[in-house]
Amino acid sequence: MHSPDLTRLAALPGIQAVLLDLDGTLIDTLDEFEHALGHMLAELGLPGTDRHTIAVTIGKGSEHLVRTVLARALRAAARPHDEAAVQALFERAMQVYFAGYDDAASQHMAKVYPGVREGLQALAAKGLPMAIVTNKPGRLARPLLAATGLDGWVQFLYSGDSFEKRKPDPYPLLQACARLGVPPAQTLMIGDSRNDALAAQAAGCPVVLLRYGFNHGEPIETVAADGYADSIANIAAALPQRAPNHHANSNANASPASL
Ligand SMILES: O=C(O)COP(=O)(O)O
Ligand SMILES: [Mg+2]
Repeated sequence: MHSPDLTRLAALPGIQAVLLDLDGTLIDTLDEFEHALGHMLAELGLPGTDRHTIAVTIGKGSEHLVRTVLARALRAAARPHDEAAVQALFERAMQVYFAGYDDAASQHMAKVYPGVREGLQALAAKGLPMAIVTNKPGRLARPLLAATGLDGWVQFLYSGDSFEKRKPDPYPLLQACARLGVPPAQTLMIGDSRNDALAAQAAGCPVVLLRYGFNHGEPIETVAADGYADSIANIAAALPQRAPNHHANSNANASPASL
């Protein structure tokens, strides 16, 4: 049985491919972010931040996260916290942030959400090629996908630094659709945030949002979408088998090693 919230999804015209967000959709990375940002702030001699601030700031790329957290920490330390003050610390902050993130990665703090592995397996069994479109930088996303084994399910990864434009701009999604050889209208975006929905809608892709992700701290159903789901396994169950006469771009069949 389909969840009632996914009935619109079952009625969508022939989905031929799937694009997946990463943070908040496939993997719960909050512990990694907390570790990396804690390391960064300690190295810079600034007060720590809290999990809620991190959770509501995730999803717009590392630079946005680091700038936001820096500004708050400077304010908490009663220091100037305008753009110039943040900029003065930014380069060093990014360096120590990445070092902290590498350390978190080596401790395997990331957790694959329930229903993801089964869901990806079911989507693959339906003949749907998949790619990841995340705002996370590639140097953080690639090891995470390798460590969790999720890279084995997807054709390729577009990260926050693959192009000059990132979500909510539709550009990375349009590039992914072109590489998969599937029109946007037949490519389903699965994400956890307003950023994913805006990018999908601007690209002309249908979009389903997960209820468990970050969404900048807002309830997900405040964001317009074609469906809302509690797991990727539920989304997979609501999608029909891919039509057999599909002509996917053979370039899409890159091995996971090309991530
Ligand atoms: O902001 C980030 O680093 C990642 O965000 P995304 O995987 O949800 O696009
Ligand atoms: Mg996300």
